[in-house]
Amino acid sequence: MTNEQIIRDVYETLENRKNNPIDSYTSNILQDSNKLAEDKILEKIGEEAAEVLIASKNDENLVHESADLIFHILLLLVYKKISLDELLDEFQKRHE
Ligand SMILES: N=c1c2ncn([C@@H]3O[C@H](COP(=O)(O)OP(=O)(O)OP(=O)(O)O)[C@@H](O)[C@H]3O)c2ncn1[C@@H]1O[C@H](COP(=O)(O)O)[C@@H](O)[C@H]1O
Repeated sequence: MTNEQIIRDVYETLENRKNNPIDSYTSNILQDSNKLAEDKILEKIGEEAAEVLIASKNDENLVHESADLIFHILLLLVYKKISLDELLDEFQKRHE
């Protein structure tokens, strides 16, 4: 799989975890009801954003922490039913 395909593949895996739950971190969060899933994901985004700041300041683990943050944003998009193409289209528009 190329680097370009990986984000799409992860996004599709997360959609699959939502629609066909298994016993996993992402499935368990996505199955929560009453907006608990959204709150949990948002909390993780806040934590991971803070970890990115610390990683940058310390020049340590920035790639790892950036991946954690981006991953949790993808999880939020899946939860909110916002397609990956919608996000990519937004980048495309800004790049023209
Ligand atoms: N990319 C990720 C990914 N990044 C982070 N995480 C999880 O997010 C959780 C919370 O992160 P934390 O920072 O709190 O975790 P931590 O244990 O403190 O560790 P650090 O990462 O900070 O060192 C951890 O359990 C991580 O494993 C991820 N879990 C899943 N994925 C992708 O999602 C797919 C589906 O995942 P599962 O449903 O778990 O199979 C996987 O195939 C992966 O492609």
